[in-house]
Amino acid sequence: MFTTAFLDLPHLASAHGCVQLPGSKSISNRVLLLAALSHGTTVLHDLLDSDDTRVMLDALHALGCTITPGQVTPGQPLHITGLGGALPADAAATLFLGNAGTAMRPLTAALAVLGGQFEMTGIARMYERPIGDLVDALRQLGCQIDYLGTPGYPPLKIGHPDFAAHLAAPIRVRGDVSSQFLTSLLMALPLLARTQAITIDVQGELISKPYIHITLELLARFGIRVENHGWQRFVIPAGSHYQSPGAIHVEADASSASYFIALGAIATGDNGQKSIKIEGVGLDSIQGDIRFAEAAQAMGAVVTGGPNWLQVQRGAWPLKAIDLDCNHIPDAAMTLAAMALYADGTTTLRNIASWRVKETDRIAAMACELRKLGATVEEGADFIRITPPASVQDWQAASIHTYDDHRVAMCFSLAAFNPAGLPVRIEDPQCVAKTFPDYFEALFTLVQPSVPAPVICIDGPTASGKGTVASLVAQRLGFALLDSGALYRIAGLAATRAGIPLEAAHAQQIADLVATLHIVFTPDQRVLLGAEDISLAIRTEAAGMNASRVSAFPAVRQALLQLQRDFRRLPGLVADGRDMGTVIFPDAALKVYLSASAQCRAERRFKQLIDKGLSANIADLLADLQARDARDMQRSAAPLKPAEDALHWDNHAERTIEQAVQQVLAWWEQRQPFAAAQRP
Ligand SMILES: Nc1ncnc2c1ncn2[C@@H]1O[C@H](COP(=O)(O)OP(=O)(O)OP(=O)(O)O)[C@@H](O)[C@H]1O
Ligand SMILES: Nc1ccn([C@@H]2O[C@H](COP(=O)(O)O)[C@@H](O)[C@H]2O)c(=O)n1
Repeated sequence: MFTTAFLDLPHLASAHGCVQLPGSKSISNRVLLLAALSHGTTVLHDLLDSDDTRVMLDALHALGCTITPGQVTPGQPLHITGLGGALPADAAATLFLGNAGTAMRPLTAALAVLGGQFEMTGIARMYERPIGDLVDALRQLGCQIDYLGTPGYPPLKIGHPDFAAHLAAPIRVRGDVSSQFLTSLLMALPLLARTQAITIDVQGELISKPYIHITLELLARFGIRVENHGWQRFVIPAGSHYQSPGAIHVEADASSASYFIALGAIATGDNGQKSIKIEGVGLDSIQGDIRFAEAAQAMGAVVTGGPNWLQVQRGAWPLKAIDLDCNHIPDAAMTLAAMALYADGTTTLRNIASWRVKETDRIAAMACELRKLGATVEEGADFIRITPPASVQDWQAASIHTYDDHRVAMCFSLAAFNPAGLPVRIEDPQCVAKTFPDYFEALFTLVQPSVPAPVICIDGPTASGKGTVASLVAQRLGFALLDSGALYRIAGLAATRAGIPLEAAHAQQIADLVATLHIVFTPDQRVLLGAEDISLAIRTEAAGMNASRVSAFPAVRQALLQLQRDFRRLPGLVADGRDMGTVIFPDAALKVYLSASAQCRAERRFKQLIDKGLSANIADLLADLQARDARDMQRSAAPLKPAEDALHWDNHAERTIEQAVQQVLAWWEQRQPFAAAQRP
C-alpha cells in the first residue's frame, strides 16, 4: 500500500492483463458478524483484509470471540468461534469502529439486542454519518441506546434492553436513507426470534435493495430464512437461531471490480486484442454492484463473464453518455462518473442521494474533483451531471483531494488516461485501505504509461549522502529505489568468492559471472544473493573498494546495464550511483549531483561505521575514499561526473539530511504541473 502524502500517476496509455480482486467488504463484515453470533466455528476463506474488516475483527475479539489467526492472513482461512447468540451479563467494552458503516450499524443493533455496557466510537466522519433511524427502530423494541454526542449520530452508549411487551408489534425502520439500518435489524433480530416471529416494516421506499439481497442470502447460509414481502415487510420466523454453516468463501468485491471494468472499457484499445480479466467475481455474484457491468456496457464496454471471472474490452469509443437511475449500484456508480470523462456527451447519474451520507459527501466531492480536471458538472440533492472537457486543451492536470474516501481515490486513477497526456495526483492514496489496500499496485501491473516511468537520478561520490537521500525521496514519493552501487558491490563480492582476481584480464570472466547471479532487493531493503542475505557483507569498506575495482571494467558495466534499467517502473524510480544521469537513465526527469568535501564525507562515514558498531579510523577512511574518488572519476567507462543537466547540491557539513531531501523534492515539484492553488 502507498502510504505517501500523494501519489503521482504519470499519463497512462493503455491497459491489459489479469487482476485477482480482494474479498468483498460487504460480505466480509457481514459473515464476520454472523459467524460471531452463531453457535459453532466458522471457517472463513478469502476474507478482505482492510481497515473496515480490521475494526470489525478487533471488536469481535473484544466481545470474546475466539479468532485464529488473530488477523486476516493472505492465503489462510480465518476460524471464528461464535458467541452462540448470547453475551455474559457483565459484558462491557468500548469499540472503535473507525469509519466503517458496515461495522458500526450492524454491531450497534446486535449489541443493543444482546445487552451489556458498550460505547460505540469511531473517527470524526463517523460522527457525521446518521444512525438515528436505526436507534429509533431499536428503541421501539426496548433497547437502551444513548447518544454521547450529537443526537442522531455516533458515538453511542448501549445498555441492557427491556423487551417486555415490545416484541409482538412490527418494528418500523426507514429504508430511504441507508439500507444498512435494515441490514442491521435483519442481522440482530434473529437473536430474539427463538419463540416468536419478528416483523420489520420498512418506512419509505427501500434504497439499495441489492445490499439487502446480500444480507438475506448470507442469513440463509447461517440458518435464518427471512420472508421478504415485496421489500416492504420482512418476517423472521419463530424458531430462528444462528448456526454456523461450517465454511464460507467470500466473493471478491464487485464494487472494486468496477474500476477494472472501467479500465477495460477505457484503456484496452480499439483492435480487440487486449482485455482486462478480473478474477474472484462473476456475473452470477450475489452482490448488487455486479450490475455495474450492465451500466458499463451501456457506455460501450464489452463485458463477458463466467461463474468467477469477468473479461472486459473497449467497445464504443468515445464512451456513450448515459442517463441512469443508480439506486441499485450506489457505490459502483461513482466509477460511472469517472467514465463520464471519456463520454461523447453529458452523463446524468440519478437517485444517488445516499452518496451525501457516505464516507464523505460524495456528490460534492466528485463534482469538485471532476471540475478540477476540466469537466463541467452540475449537482443536485440526488443527482450529478457530468460533461467531459470540451476539447483536449480543456483538460487540466489536477491534484485530486480524496476526502478519506477510498472510492474517490480509485475512481480518479482512471483520469490518468486523459487525451491531453497529463499526469494525475492522488492525495492521501492510503485511503484505499478501507476496501482495497493494494489497489494502486494492482493497477500498475495492468497499465502502460505513455512514456517510460519517471526517474530521479542522484549521483555523487562515496559518502556524499546519495543513498540516504535517495531512499528518503523514494519513500516520500512512493517510488522504487535503485541502489546501483550495491550491484557493483555484489559483483566484487561474487568475483572474490569465486577466486577471480579483480583485474582487467579477468573482466569478461567477472562479467559472465555477474550475468548468472540471482540478486533480490527485498522491500525491507535487504539484499539477497540466491538464498543468502548479503546485506552486511557488501557494506564493508573492503567491499566498497572491490566494487570500485570491478566497476572500472566496461564488460562488468555492460553486464549490469539492463538489470539497472529494469528497475524503472510505475509510479517512478529514484536511482543513486555514479552514472545514473549520464549513462543509465539519460532521459531522467530530474538529475541531482550531491557533493561534499572529502573531509566531511570521511567524518560522516566514520560516524556511520561507529554507529553500526564497526571500528574505523578517519585518516584511513579519508585515504580510501580519496582513492575511490580518483578511480571512479578517472576510469574511461562511465566515469563519475555530473550530468550536463544535473542540479548541484553541496551537501556540506552544516546541511542536514532533511534539507537535502526537501531540496530534491522541491526540484521535483517544480517539474510537476499540479498547481498548489488547486488544493483545498
Ligand atoms: N546532509 C546529509 N545528507 C545525507 N547524508 C548525511 C547527511 N549528513 C549526514 N549524513 C550521513 O552520511 C552517511 C553517508 O551517507 P550515504 O551512505 O547515504 O552516502 P552514499 O553517498 O550513498 O555513500 P556510498 O556511495 O558509499 O554508498 C550516512 O550515515 C548519512 O546518514
Ligand atoms: N552507478 C554506480 C554505482 C557505483 N559504482 C561503483 O561501485 C562502488 C560502490 O558504490 P557505493 O555507491 O555503494 O559506494 C563505487 O565506488 C563505484 O566505483 C559505479 O561505478 N557506478
